[in-house]
Amino acid sequence: MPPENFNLALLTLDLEFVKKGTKNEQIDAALLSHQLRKRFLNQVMTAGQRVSFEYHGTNYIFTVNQAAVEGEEKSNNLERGMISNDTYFVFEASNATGIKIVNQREAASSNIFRHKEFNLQSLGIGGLSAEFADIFRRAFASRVFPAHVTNKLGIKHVKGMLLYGPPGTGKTLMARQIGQMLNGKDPKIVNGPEVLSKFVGETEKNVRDLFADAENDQRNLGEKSRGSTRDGTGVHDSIVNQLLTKIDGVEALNNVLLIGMTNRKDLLDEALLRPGRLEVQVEISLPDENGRLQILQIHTNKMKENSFLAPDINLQELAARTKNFSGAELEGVVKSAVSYALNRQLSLDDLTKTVDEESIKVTMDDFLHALQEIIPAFGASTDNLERCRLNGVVDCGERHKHIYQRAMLLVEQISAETMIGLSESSKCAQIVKGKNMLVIGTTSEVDFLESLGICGAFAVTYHVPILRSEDAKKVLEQLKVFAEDDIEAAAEALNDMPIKKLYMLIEMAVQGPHGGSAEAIYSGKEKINMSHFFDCLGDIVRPY
Ligand SMILES: Nc1ncnc2c1ncn2[C@@H]1O[C@H](COP(=O)(O)OP(=O)(O)OP(=O)(O)O)[C@@H](O)[C@H]1O
Repeated sequence: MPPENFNLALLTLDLEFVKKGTKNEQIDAALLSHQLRKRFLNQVMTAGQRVSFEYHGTNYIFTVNQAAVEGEEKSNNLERGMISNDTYFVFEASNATGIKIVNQREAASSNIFRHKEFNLQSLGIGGLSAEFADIFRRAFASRVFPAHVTNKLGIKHVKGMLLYGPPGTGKTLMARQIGQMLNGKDPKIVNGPEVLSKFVGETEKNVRDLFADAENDQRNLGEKSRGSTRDGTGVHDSIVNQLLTKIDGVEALNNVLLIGMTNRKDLLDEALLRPGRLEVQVEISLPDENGRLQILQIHTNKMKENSFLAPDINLQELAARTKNFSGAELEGVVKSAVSYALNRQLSLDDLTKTVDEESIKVTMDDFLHALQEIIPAFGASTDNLERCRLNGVVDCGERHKHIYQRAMLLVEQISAETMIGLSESSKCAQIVKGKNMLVIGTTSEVDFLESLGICGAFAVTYHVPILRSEDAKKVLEQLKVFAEDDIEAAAEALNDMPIKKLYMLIEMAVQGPHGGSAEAIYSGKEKINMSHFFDCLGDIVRPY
């Protein structure tokens, strides 16, 4: 049995012809490394050892100059180790031998990736290039370099990574595609509940089994588990322990990358997130407009190629109109739009009628209908917000303006983008970390909140005053529903009136004594009848 850590990180070989001085030859280091690794995989090499081999019909001899084992740059005195898939070959040949080594640098990067370059769009991932760059830098950059370089730097590869964020934002997609890009076995993707079992010890065994394949083949990109691992019952503690043992314990795995995914990072056991475990944590949040455009392009690409998209489709506009949509929801929008287009071709009276494939066209209208159908699960409820500001922001005089300006200053310092889609508890977790967040509370019962001690939780408290006559006058001037001569009298009567009640009163007054005059008044053809206005005012109970 070879001892642990016996794999060679670096093997420096002196090359010469068996028959010296016979010819000149140029040797590609990358190709020769590949050949030698294949031929001598798992064989032990010792410094000073001479081995002959044939390459492209010529016989060569190599002499082992240096044999450095992984983890120990200047290893034991023996300078001996086993050739593994990660062993990096350096070839040397003196001029006198007639051998010229080329491409040594090419061989310097490891072959962990299947392709030479990445194009996220062609991998079907939209809007996550910044996140991908982050993931690449943290988890893969070190792996691209051969083991002897990382040894010299004295670093260990990242073993675990956590992708977290709202549902449907492409976490699984990203993990799957990373797996596809790497040389190694396909990633194993497991959902949390799949490993849980009602039988004692069975769950831990499932976790161990998960890792068994990876242990057998250390070159795997590893596993991914999902879901929360802490439910407060303590039952899951043993699962966490099992996971921890597998990630960093005695049975630590070398070339396995564990990718965890969750919507609830706040529920994860802190121990899992420590350096050496799921140490790289990347937030995958809802896509911005540009990301949404990319995702829409990805999911409509095929129909575009096959001319099923009507020329009026404007993906840019759709991206602008789909604020707060996740990648999965955008895919849902595309599916729904297609269903409208397909349905047009069908008749419920005769479903056997032949379909004219050529005339299937997905139009912008189909997409607009789809937008009514698919509602994003996260983000601010814009409908509710709009309902609050049906009349826009009306100038209510200096005192209100002052508060408005102060509040806007606070709003400008905060960006809501990073919070969209997070659960309440995640938002709270972010506050702890010092991120900015603005909570605006409104109440008409400030004394009550004070007595509960809630007011102290807010940094600033603004008293929004009720309208005085001069404020009401400003509002009425803007609303243009009173005759100019009546404004003064109406404003006088509206002293000390909260603006919500003022609007309700005006709503009643514009109906007129017999109802139905609202349209004429709002269009400016008529004005509010003052005696009716005073009647309505009499019906309203004032708070003060
Ligand atoms: N950024 C994206 N680019 C392209 N397609 C996306 C993107 N995000 C999501 N999708 C689409 O939505 C599907 C579901 O996404 P995925 O399963 O990766 O989400 P998830 O973040 O893992 O969600 P959950 O946390 O709910 O499991 C993907 O298979 C893909 O079709």
